[in-house]
Amino acid sequence: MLPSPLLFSYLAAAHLCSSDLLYTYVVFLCSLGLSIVVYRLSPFHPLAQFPAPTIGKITQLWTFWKTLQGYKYLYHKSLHDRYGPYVRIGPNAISVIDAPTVRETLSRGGLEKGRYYEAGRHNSTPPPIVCLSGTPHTDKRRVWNRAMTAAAIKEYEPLVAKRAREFVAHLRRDQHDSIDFVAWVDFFALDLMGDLAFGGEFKMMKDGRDADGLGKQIRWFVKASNVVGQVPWLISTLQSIPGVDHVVKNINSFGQNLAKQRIENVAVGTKDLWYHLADEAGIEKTKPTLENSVADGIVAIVAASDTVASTLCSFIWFLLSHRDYYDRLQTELDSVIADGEDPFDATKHQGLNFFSACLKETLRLHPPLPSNGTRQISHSQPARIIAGKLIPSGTTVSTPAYSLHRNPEYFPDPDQFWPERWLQGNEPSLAFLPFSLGPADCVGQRLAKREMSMVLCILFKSFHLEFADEFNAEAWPSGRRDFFVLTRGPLYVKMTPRNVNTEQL
Ligand code: HEM
Repeated sequence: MLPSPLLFSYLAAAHLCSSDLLYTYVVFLCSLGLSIVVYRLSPFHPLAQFPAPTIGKITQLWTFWKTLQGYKYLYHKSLHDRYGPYVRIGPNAISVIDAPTVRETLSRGGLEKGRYYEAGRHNSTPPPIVCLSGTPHTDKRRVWNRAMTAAAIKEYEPLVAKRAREFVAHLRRDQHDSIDFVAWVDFFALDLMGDLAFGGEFKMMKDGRDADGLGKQIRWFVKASNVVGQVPWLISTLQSIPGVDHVVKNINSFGQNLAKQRIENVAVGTKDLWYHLADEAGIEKTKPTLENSVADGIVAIVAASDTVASTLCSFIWFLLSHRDYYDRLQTELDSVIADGEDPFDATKHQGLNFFSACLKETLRLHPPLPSNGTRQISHSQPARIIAGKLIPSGTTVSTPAYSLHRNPEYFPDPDQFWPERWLQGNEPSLAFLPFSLGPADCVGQRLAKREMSMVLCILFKSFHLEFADEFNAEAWPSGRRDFFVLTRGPLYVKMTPRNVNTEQL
């Protein structure tokens, strides 16, 4: 675009003075900008068929602003409420909450990850699984799939149980009338992923604090990647800003040190997550390099800690806000797992139907990734017809779980916490996608569900929970922000040990 005015200026230089030149240049840029705006607003634009707010047709900047504030999920929901299941949210971007189209977009044969994901990768490190698509993604996913089979997760259970017991023991020791559940759940989730991914001890529960500021660094990194991902053409420029560079390198060298400790301190053949990610069994034709395994180990911590912690906090908030459901859940739990029995017994957990309904309803209303990542038809690919709509090349497609899960077409009374909707035998599963779908869905969902069941069961067996006095529970959801993973403010809870002999659990 710019060579034209430069050329024009050069040719005109002989005849025009500098103020004329400047004027000519400004006029050129204004007419160029105006013609782009007119084209984007016109019925000739390939996305003109989709309803949109005027600002969305013209620029991506408004979404960028909402992303920066952490309100993207609410903004997109308001657009869907106004315009329906298909909305043009940027000049070359649409958002869809029509379940068949969402499924077709995400499923195998649908669209690939877009340029958005490049923001999560720095050129000083090998790309982790989240930043890959196509064959490199398939190769990496094979390794991850092995780490997440039922048999592999069975091997992780003793570590999960150990940390869940420690979590409860700390809460019991520190029990008082007001404990910040969010902080403790964060410590638990990070400690556990440190064990699983690097055989490491973050010791956050032991110290009662995040001494290295790891949680903060992770959140900063995810937030920055999410914001930068909105403007893919700026990714390499923004990544070269010294502060950004610093955080990525810090996290990476932290991972390198943990990997070294894992290799030195953990017995060969111990089947933790690292064992699979580093392919210690030697199954792959080409063994991943240490840097590659470190990158995936870091992703494991990032992907698994905040998502699980966010769900656990929302679960507690919903149950404490609905005492009738709380009592029903407690009754079910006490009848399925009698006092003194193993609270982690997977066979017994299968009989916890109401508990499972409450967990699904929590993930429906507060999906930890409310906007999900995006998919894209790259400029080099031809246009695609998806669910009968022509989607031109270059288009980015969002499938936001938060708006999809509150689409009244699939979920009657969508804003209501109503676990019974999952008990009626007609699960509205078509539109329930907290773990996404298809070849790049959440590879860790089986682990997440097992971990959450284990820790919640021991928690409810051990304590009677209420909101702390004077805690403004109603305001808690409004403190959540969409920085790719939902962040949350403190959740003050009063925990009273129950009469059961929980010391033995
Ligand atoms: C409640 C907990 C969790 C939720 C709701 C969740 C949700 C998701 C979603 C929606 C995606 C797709 C993101 C996208 O398309 O942009 C994803 C991807 C992923 N998740 Fe999870 N997740 C959870 C826990 C976990 C756990 C425990 C792990 C274990 C390490 C994990 C590892 C991953 C990885 C590695 C990916 C990338 C997969 C790929 O690109 O093939 N997640 N997760």
